[in-house]
Amino acid sequence: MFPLSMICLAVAIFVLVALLDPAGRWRMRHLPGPPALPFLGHLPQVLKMGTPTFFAKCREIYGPIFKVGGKLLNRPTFRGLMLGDHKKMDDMGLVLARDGYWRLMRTAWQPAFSSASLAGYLPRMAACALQLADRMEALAQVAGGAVADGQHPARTLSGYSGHGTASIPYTASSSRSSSRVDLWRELGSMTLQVVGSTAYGVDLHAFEAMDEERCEQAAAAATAAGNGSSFTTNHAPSTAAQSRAGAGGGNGSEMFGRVLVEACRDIFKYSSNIYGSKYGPLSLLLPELQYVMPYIANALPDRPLVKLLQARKQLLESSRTLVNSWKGGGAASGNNTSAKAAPQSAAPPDGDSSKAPGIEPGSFLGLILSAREKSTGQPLSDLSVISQVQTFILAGYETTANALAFAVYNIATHPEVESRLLAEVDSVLGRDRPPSESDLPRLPYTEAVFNEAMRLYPPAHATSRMLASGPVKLGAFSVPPGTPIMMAIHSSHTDPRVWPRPEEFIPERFLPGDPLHASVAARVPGAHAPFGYGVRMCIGWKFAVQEAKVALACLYQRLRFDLEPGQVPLATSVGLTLAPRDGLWVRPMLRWRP
Ligand code: HEM
Repeated sequence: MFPLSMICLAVAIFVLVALLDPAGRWRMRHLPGPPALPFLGHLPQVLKMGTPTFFAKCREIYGPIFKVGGKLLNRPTFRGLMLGDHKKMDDMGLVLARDGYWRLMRTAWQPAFSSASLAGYLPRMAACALQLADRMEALAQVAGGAVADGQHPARTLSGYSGHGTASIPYTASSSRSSSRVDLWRELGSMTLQVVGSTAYGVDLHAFEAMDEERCEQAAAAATAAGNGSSFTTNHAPSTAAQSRAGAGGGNGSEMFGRVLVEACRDIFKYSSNIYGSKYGPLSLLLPELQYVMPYIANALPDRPLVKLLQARKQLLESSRTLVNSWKGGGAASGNNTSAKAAPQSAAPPDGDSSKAPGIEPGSFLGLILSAREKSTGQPLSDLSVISQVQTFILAGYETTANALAFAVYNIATHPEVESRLLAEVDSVLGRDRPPSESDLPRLPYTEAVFNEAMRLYPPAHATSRMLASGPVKLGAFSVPPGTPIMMAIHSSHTDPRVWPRPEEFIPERFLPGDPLHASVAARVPGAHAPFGYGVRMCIGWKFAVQEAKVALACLYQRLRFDLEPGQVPLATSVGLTLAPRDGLWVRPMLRWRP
């Protein structure tokens, strides 16, 4: 028997070696990089300035290739806290799938993003964008907006959305301030509506869900202030929605939408560095405990983790409902209007067989359910199908909403950009015609604005790979196999060695023919990579660009947005995505007298 002191000494040496990671340091000794503290690595810098800024600083000092402490790299934080089905689903969804299974999934997803499919989605995307434009127009009218003679009667958005809750105004105060709106959240509702209708053929009622929640919050605030007694104040929205959905209260499809909308929002919120669980940074600090940390966290969850787990459960159940509804051919979860998918056999609309086949809008599930394991010919497991449903919802929601919010922010702070954008939208679409397929190539400046916004504010600010084999030459450096590699998208988007005037918002740099375009595009292919790079590049990138162009065109055709004071520069937060920290508060202004 070893004496206890020997065992303690052995454990201490093991922990020390694990924490100091001398082998890893030795293998990477030839790479430049900031000195790392023995136990903390670079965590203090990252917590202080945020990962994108920290990487940009490293790039300034050490050049485009640098090493950072292993604790920052490829160490799952919130995902790493999941157990059971949630963990399995994370690993099975297309974003994190690996090897042969990833290839199978990527192939299964592909037809949903073919040109033919995208063309089919266009009217639905336009319908969602017009819904948002209508809402913003109503708000502009509430405040008088650009309508100088004030001839429009005030309307509340909750009344407008048909919920019969018109007694609660859209925001607490009246007159001019009643037109303030967090456009980021509105855009988030729009992108969820788009996912619901294009992928699943379901109206998620995302706008109504948001209005209803605001009403509840306003009522709760009023109750707390002592001037309202009919509302409770102590339940979180998701719990409230959940209990009413379970009790069968309200319209079934609206409740389904609301639960799903809140779940998605909470997943992003409670995975952020600001609102997230303290177990997140702790897992970064102690990656050596990655196998036990999820058990500790789940046994002793803090409030943000409880909220995150609740939201994940809701999303899982909503995804399962969608799958069951599709399998049953019913419309249990909403007004599922889509035809059954005929994914593999759908003929291209113009009969050109060289084009990838398209799928019917709303039939993403049919596509996934028709996928077969190559070796066995078996369909995917239920959990695998549900993972793809969840992945499409999450991947299609916040990234695009953030990118659009950043675009609106930059347009509002650059009048010359706004003028050129409005001129393009007016000349192509006029005042009220939504964009059609043939209009999209005629909106190059609109696309350039979106691209430039994603250059300065890439919603996915970094992506990573694991070097399976090697060594691989990266610039002047040889990198050994097994090394996790991170592509610091934000940092490379602002590298002055690549981008002239990197900090300035100049959409023209994305217009072929412009001198700024030539200086980058010809010299550094792939310099602009908001959707990543290579075989694992974002599968939804064309979907997102189309959706964004349609949204910007539909909004700016009728409106402009004045930024509320105190938002320049815009505060951002980093979690699963780079997002506006406190939303994007604007006043919608009508462009035309109705
Ligand atoms: C502006 C919006 C979006 C941005 C900025 C964005 C960005 C990204 C990035 C950076 C990656 C990682 C790529 C890499 O590692 O090289 C990615 C992957 C992915 N994105 Fe997007 N994305 C957006 C919209 C969408 C949409 C609308 C969908 C629709 C479902 C989607 C689905 C996915 C999926 C499934 C993957 C994983 C692909 C794979 O690993 O094979 N994304 N996205």
